[in-house]
Amino acid sequence: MAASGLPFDDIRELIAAMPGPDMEAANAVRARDANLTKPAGSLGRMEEIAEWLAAWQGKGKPAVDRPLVCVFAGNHGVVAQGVSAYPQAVTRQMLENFAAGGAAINQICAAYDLGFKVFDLALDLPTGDFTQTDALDERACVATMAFGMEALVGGTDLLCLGEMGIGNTTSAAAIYAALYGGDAAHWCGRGTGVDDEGLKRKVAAVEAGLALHRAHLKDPLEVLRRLGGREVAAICGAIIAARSQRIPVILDGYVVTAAAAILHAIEPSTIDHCIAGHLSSEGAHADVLARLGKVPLLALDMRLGEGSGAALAAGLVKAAAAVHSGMATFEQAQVARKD
Ligand SMILES: O=C(O)c1ccc[n+]([C@@H]2O[C@H](COP(=O)([O-])O)[C@@H](O)[C@H]2O)c1
Ligand SMILES: Cc1cc2nc[nH]c2cc1C
Repeated sequence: MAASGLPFDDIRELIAAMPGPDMEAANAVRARDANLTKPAGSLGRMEEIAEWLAAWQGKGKPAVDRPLVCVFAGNHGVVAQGVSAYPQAVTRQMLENFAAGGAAINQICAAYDLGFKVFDLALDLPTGDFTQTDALDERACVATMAFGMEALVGGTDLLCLGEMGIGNTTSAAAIYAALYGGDAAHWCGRGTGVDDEGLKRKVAAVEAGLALHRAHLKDPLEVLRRLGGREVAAICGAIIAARSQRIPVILDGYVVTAAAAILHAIEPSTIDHCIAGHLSSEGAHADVLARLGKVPLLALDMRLGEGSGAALAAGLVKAAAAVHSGMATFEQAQVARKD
């Protein structure tokens, strides 16, 4: 923490210092792509992905050799309002399942050869219930963002972000309602599968949170600490650190995108190195992605979380890098060019 300022000011300084895209690298990919043995443009968005990788890796030859899925887990005070279909204990139980290799994300990582790390963010210390108080104080919020930054220390060349936290779709809904306005009900989906009564409690919790914190919601970092969770704060940190270390990022679903939305609200270009892995069937994910200017790679009617949509998209991103770097040119393969 700089001696000069408040913790949140340090975050704003980091954001202001983020590097931009390497256009030379992106142009090198575009030039090589024009010589590969395929009709121009025939690989569609796969071509864009190769350019995007190059621009944010800062390499004319993009490569995905060490892809990593990071799942951040936190617990939420707002579950006291009866907003989830599952008990809070499931957050820890699923971490044990991740460690044992029994979750969906374990199998996706195995299928696509992705590294996998899980971070327990003080699970025994749920955030404050945002209908009654702040979810986090400023120090805890910044410390958790810093923890998310540190998560990348082992190194990776493609980061998939995921989360686990019973109750966190209510927190995400509150964040979106604070950032974008509109009815609380628009931002609330069924999460893990709440019934009609549970959905009503969820909408009421978001409305209560907005009413309580209304005077402080102009600053996106205040939205994060008052309504967010530890996993969302850590994901904000990981997105920032990835940018500084030239690591492209794949976002997962409704909850991970809430972290991206916070950063986008501070400065839209902050998430230029991020792509949307998939369109979640939760709540208003399509609306959020449209506001962020992101077109999801996949739309599989998934709403699992735990990084599953990002990890599935990583398979495509890996393929895009391999296709670009491994294909022969017209000259090499002695294939005739277009007349
Ligand atoms: O990422 C999504 O789009 C998503 C949509 C619905 C549920 N989830 C997962 O389900 C949990 C939160 O659901 P809930 O109902 O407890 O708020 C949390 O562990 C998330 O990973 C995730
Ligand atoms: C079983 C279960 C698995 C999950 N993975 C991500 N969120 C989850 C929520 C539940 C309830």
